[in-house]
Amino acid sequence: LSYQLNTAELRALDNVREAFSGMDEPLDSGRQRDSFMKTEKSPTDIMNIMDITMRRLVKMAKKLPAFNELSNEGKFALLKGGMVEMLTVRGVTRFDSASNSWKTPVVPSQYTVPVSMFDQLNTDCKDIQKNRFMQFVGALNEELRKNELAISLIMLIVLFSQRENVNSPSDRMLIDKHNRDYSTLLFRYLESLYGEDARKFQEVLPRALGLLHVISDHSITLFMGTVKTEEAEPLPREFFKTD
Ligand SMILES: C[C@H](CCC[C@H](C)C(=O)O)[C@H]1CC[C@H]2[C@@H]3CC=C4C=C(O)CC[C@]4(C)[C@H]3CC[C@]12C
Repeated sequence: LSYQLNTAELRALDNVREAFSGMDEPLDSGRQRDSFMKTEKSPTDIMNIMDITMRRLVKMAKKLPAFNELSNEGKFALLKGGMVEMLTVRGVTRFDSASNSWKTPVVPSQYTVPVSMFDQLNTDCKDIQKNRFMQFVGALNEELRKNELAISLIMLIVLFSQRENVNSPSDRMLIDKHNRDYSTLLFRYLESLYGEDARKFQEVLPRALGLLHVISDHSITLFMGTVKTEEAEPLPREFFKTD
């Protein structure tokens, strides 16, 4: 039984690579860059750093023909509902366990974000959320975590999930279709790499996605009361209440 990918699958994977190609662009300037360069990063700095990833995820989505089939209401609802989950998946790929920090090619390598930044956040939930994030890191196999294309497909499976405020039947149908298509493409891709062994990912993924929902649902108040709103970018404040 050949696990070789066919031309349609190979083209679909190229489209995914293309959509994500801007994620690692070096950062040129602005408030976000200043926040990254600080040795001591405040919650406000973390917000401005998240702004970078959020804006790039929005750009990524808009490069996807599948995303552009949706109504504007549907597009908004998917980004609103999936943003923190996609950020968290991004966080797994950028997480460096040796230094317990997030590293990124977006800025010179000496600039990192320490996971200990959680300790400055809302005392009601900072510890549990930090633990949940570390649990999520452990929930994804090492080889999955290090595979950029697999992670991109996981982010698309997350993006195309049923969310609140998706009201049009055609949007709901399209979301289910693309969720199925990206899930199938991920497992065909993994089969082309691991053959029979790809089966082990079948049960890993649903569990990890379940954890992702819990993380996202409990993230809303994480930055509450810790951010100088006038110094923070507006986009992240749509996902994390600050006051
Ligand atoms: C991936 C990102 C660092 C690299 C940023 C850089 C622009 C890039 O995307 O390459 C880190 C910085 C802050 C982290 C969140 C902080 C709080 C969080 C709170 C949670 O509950 C889950 C995880 C998140 C969203 C973290 C995900 C990873 C982030 C975005």
